[in-house]
Amino acid sequence: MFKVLVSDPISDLGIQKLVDAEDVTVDKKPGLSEDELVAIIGDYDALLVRSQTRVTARIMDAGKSLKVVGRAGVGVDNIDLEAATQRGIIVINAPDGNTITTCEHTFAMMMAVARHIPQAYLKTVGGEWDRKSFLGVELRGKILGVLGMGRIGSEVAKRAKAFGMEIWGYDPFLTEERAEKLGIRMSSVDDIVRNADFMTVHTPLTPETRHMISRPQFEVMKKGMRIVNCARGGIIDELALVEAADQGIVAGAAFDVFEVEPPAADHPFLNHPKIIVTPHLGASTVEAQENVAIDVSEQVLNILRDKPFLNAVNMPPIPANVLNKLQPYFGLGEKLGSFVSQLIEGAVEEISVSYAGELAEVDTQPLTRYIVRGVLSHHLGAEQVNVVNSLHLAKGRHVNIVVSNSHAARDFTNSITVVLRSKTATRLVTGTMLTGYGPRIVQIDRFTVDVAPQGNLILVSHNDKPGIIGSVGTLLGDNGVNIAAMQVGRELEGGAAIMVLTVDKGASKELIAKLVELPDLNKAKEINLY
Ligand SMILES: NC(=O)C1=CN([C@@H]2O[C@H](COP(=O)(O)OP(=O)(O)OC[C@H]3O[C@@H](n4cnc5c(N)ncnc54)[C@H](O)[C@@H]3O)[C@@H](O)[C@H]2O)C=CC1
Ligand SMILES: O=C(O)C(=O)COP(=O)(O)O
Repeated sequence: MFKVLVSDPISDLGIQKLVDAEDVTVDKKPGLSEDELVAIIGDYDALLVRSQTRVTARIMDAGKSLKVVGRAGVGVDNIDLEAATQRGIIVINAPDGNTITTCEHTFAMMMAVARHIPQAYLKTVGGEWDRKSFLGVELRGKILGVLGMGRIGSEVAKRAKAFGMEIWGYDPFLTEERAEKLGIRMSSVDDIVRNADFMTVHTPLTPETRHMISRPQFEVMKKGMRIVNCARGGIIDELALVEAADQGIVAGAAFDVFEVEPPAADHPFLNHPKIIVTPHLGASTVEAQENVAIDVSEQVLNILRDKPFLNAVNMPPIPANVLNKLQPYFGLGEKLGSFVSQLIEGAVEEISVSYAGELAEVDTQPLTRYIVRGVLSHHLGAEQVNVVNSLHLAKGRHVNIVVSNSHAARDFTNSITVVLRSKTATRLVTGTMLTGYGPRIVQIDRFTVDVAPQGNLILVSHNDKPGIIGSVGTLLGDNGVNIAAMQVGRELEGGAAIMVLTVDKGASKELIAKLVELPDLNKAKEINLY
């Protein structure tokens, strides 16, 4: 039974799928301190959070069974990603579910700051009928600078056009083509700051975006600028903004996010006549909360059940078309890695993977992660190694990983060859997906075979002599080990050969030792492929 802890307020409806899952129990405990989380996290396989819970290295160290941290939202700056990667904990987010909601909040804030709505509201409910203090401005005809043209920034740009605004966008990944399609002008931070009437930021908080709008930008800013931040506190330097507002450079600002949340009671934004605030409400709609909770729950379930998953933050994203192509090979890749790692003697120094045929046409890095996981988990334990940390762990152990592609697959439409090298040995295995038959091992070292990579296998190397198959079968049978399938591979008649036996239950060490004593039998090795 998997245990999931929900430590922030997350939509009940959204996590219903997790609650209903027969192999999962869900505990909801919002508002725990770091110490309280450290005390209980050891019981859990998954942790679901929003932006309040700070998922620290200490919490992850205590989370001995923790496989995944699911963020029901976009920003993962509250999660120590480096620590998660090192510990093989997958971090996923729900990047699409709150885009429109946050975009709409940005508009609510932009309109509110343009028309002084919160300030006017306060006076009106306080009994004053003050119409002259709140002269606003129109959005129509104004230049809106959008810093960060990702999901939310692009939606803001689309809607701003309907208000008759001229949009200038800046994003290091914005192409002329996309800008043209969106009907916006490609710009720079400097141009936006000098020319825009409104400015809104939609970037993540990174070392590069931290204080990207600070004193030097306020010094050259167009007088009367109105600024919205519904992205992350710290993108705009808070103190510099207050100065600029006091100097009349900034006419108004609307902030949903703060450098420290919640802000201290004496934070200069609170009670500033030109600055309006909301308590990080950008994603807080019924719809968005349901969306992100559904998305994150589905992926957490996939991870717990060891199925392919989307939206991992601490490993490179896999485009859907690539995932569709690679997904059928993940199991085979891992089994090949595991198989060959059970053959090799000595510490593995190099894992060399060759992809052939249709596999050579896509980015196979995600598949390589599964293969390396298969290789390493035999020694490090399946619990320790997963697709997030497998490459990282290999590097830490100075295992060199070499990947090559060849467009022509010898006899198959696709194949994966994994070669392991140690100081004293080199071992090879090749596998393929046979249409209609599934995964197959088709080569072991220099021998051609046809073996389903599953269950208990016994690999025997022997001299190709009459009677040897019978004597192996008799010995196993006498010891109660039933043979489900057998494959023999040989180079030349009477030469070196191998035998791969699929047996219904594992053979004991003693039995394997007895096998080796049979005449003309050189080596026998049990291989477990579960
Ligand atoms: N207030 C709230 O409740 C919410 C806040 N957010 C925040 O909004 C922000 C944007 O979210 P999305 O649009 O979903 O993310 P996204 O990843 O789709 O877009 C971010 C964009 O910022 C761009 N960018 C990165 N560095 C930049 C730089 N130095 N200058 C200009 N652009 C840069 C990226 O290229 C990317 O296109 C994130 O910080 C997210 O955490 C998201 C949802 C709710
Ligand atoms: O998704 C994001 O990045 C957000 O900032 C939303 O945060 P929240 O889930 O509302 O705490």
